Amino acid sequence: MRRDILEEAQKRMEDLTKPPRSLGYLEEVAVRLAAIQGRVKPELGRGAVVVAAADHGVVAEGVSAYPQEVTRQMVLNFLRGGAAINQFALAADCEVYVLDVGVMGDLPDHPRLLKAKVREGTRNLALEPALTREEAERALEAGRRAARRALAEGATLLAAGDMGIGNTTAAAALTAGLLGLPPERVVGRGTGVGEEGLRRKREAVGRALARLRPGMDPLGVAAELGGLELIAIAGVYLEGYAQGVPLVLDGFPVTAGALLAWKLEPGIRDHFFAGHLSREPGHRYLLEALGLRPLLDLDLALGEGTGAVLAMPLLRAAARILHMATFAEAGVSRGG
Ligand SMILES: Cc1cc2ncn([C@H]3O[C@H](COP(=O)(O)O)[C@@H](O)[C@H]3O)c2cc1C
Ligand SMILES: O=C(O)c1cccnc1
Repeated sequence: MRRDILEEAQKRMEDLTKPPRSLGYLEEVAVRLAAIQGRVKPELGRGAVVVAAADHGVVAEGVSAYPQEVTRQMVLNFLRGGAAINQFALAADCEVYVLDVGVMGDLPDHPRLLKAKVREGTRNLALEPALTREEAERALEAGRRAARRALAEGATLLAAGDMGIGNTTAAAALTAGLLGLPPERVVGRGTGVGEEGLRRKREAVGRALARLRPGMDPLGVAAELGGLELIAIAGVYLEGYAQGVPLVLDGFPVTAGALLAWKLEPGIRDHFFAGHLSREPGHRYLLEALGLRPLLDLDLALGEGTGAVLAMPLLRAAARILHMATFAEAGVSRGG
């Protein structure tokens, strides 16, 4: 991010044909996009979303309203274009890539499916470490590779999505583990578990957190808790940051992955844009910790990258603000 361009864009913003601050938060977005792209008049083209998919051993605790096989079935649905993310991506000029980092069962070859299975699901985080450190490192690298592909194929802004039955439990554990919050604050209903399911989720998260030791590094914490797709999401964002593109966050699981990326690379925050605020209660703690304001608040609780992709047209519009005419250029009188 270029500080000199940030200041130059801020100055230009004051000269554009509108009352000061009348475009609200979008002005801040525009200026930050300028600084990220290193030009006072930023432009965003095609987007890409990498939907990282993997299974979770913790489903054995009864923490999801849906059976585990839905993860694989939804990946097939993504590849056929039948999921919410496919439809939103069509509406938002965004390419969808699916990354298998740990789905149970085989998947067919497909041009948009990146095969990087580390193992078939995590171990049950309520009982034992979800992953070894080596597995966590491989998941991170798989995410980086997926982002490299998306960027090589022309993406100018990058989002991540998640698919993994049980992953709101892993995301709650990761959020609590990295932010030092109690399970009650960050455990929510996910796909819609009842009171009993909610209790089992808190219990599972509490047991996993009890294994954490002071001084563990962020990737060590992530290996303990999982999941594979959450760590891959951190990798997607780390690569996007390394390549200098704006990064759009989605809901709770994706933002938990983004939190891990931030713990590994604090500068990445400058590139983050929060697509939306999820209904999942832990999400607000993540956005608060990251210091991010969500662009949308639509009561979404789906994942897949849907909230991130919905925000892409808004980010493009924000970039266009800096292409407006100035008062001098347009011959419009300034106020007092
Ligand atoms: C049909 C279907 C499509 C989805 N797309 C995303 N998720 C979302 O729900 C899951 C997390 O919720 P939990 O922790 O309660 O299992 C993840 O796979 C997430 O991406 C879906 C869930 C279902 C059932
Ligand atoms: O916040 C999300 O993205 C979310 C919420 C519930 C289930 N899956 C994802």
